[in-house]
Amino acid sequence: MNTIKFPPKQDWAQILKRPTQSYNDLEQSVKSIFKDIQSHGDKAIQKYTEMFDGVKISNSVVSSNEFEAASDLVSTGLKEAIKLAYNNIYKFHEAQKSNNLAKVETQPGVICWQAKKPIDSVGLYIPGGSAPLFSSILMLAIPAKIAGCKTITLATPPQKDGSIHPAILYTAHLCGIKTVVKVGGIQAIAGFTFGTDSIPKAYKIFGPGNQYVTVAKQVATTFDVAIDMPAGPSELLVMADETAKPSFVASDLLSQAEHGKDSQVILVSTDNSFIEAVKLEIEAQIEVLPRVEIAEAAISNSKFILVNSFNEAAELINNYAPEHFIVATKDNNFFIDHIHNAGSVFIGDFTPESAGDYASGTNHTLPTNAYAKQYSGVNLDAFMKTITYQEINQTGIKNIGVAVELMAEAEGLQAHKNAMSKRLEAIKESVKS
Ligand SMILES: NC(=O)c1ccc[n+]([C@@H]2O[C@H](COP(=O)([O-])OP(=O)(O)OC[C@H]3O[C@@H](n4cnc5c(N)ncnc54)[C@H](O)[C@@H]3O)[C@@H](O)[C@H]2O)c1
Ligand SMILES: N[C@H](CO)Cc1c[nH]c[nH+]1
Ligand SMILES: [Zn+2]
Repeated sequence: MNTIKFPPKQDWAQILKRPTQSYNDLEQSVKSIFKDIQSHGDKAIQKYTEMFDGVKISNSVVSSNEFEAASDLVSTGLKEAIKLAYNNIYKFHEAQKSNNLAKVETQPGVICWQAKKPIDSVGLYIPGGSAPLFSSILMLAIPAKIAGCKTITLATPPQKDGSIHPAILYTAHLCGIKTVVKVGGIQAIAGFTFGTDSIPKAYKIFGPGNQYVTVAKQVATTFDVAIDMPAGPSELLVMADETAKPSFVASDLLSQAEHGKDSQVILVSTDNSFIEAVKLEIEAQIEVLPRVEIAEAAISNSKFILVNSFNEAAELINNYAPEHFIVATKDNNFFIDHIHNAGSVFIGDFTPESAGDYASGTNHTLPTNAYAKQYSGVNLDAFMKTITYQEINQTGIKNIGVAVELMAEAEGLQAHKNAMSKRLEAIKESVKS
């Protein structure tokens, strides 16, 4: 756990490199699995489920009996916790309904407006390789339902005995999801991409996952499918100074380190003794974690960076573009103003990142691997398309007709011009008669 002093810019890419395999590393193997599933559907999916999840499954669709049995296996306390989270996530996403869709009369007689329509068929991927992330169902199914998506299919990897973790089935049922398939990884994303006998084709695929899932989603976009964003191995950057509490910061860093060996956590600070205090706390706290081995591997990918000023910190953080950004300093507003590349921001000593992972209301499906530079996390709009409308009357044609004719002619597109000229002539004729 060495501390790096604010490095020169030319070293940032190397120092801040994510420990995951890249698109190029996995592209060929992912594409060959896609090809097989495109040709052989469920049969090929079964083969890859056996290969990667070590279980043979002949019918991957979860039955109503399985849904019912799962509910009895979830404790009342956990059900109540999931309902609390459900309500907060519902409240936050419902508030995202946009009412800024007024009709605009751009010129007299020319009316333009927009309306949002749900995406008909969506595929939701719920990770289940190393932990059953039932919280991700709330993050995806709630906005999909609010948006009004008709076909919502959930895919998640089976456990070794071929079952799905009861909390996943309970949460799916709570969210009103009827179709759950026991398929994970690349094979699930390929199933959504092409559609099979048991998996409806999705127009857009959502959800986090490991590096295989993330690259598979990127490959899916080379077919006719959209994705939310690349949401791969979890990452967290904490900016803290001497006013923060080392034990809190260490617990936050470990909370994301325990996700996977390819997770990455970073501490940036203006205070070297604070960094040392956090390191001691990490050593003490990591020992007793059940996932100590995973967390240790992730911590070994992680960085402690000493900067001279908040300005240096802001420049470095915007360059790294973390999935999650916690700020605990004497001037958090400086960072709220200056950080423009981050998936989700957590402010102050009492806003742990786990709050957003589960229950505060914000969405935890967020861009990783510096994609926060160009992508947003999942929100209500991600499940909708915006259609534009226009209606023009004869006054409107008179107002914009000649401009359209001139522009069409200048582009050399005579048929475009004709479509307008015919209307203008008809208006002239009707005035004459
Ligand atoms: N960015 C986000 O918003 C976000 C949110 C939640 C979780 N996450 C991340 O999601 C990830 C979940 O990963 P996970 O592994 O636990 O579950 P997962 O469901 O994403 O992946 C498990 C699947 O990977 C496939 N797989 C495993 N090894 C393979 C191999 N060698 N070749 C091909 N396929 C293989 C298997 O089919 C398996 O079912 C973690 O990295 C976590 O950090 C990210
Ligand atoms: N931190 C993850 C997003 O990177 C989300 C999650 C789910 N469960 C726990 N955490
Ligand atoms: Zn998490």
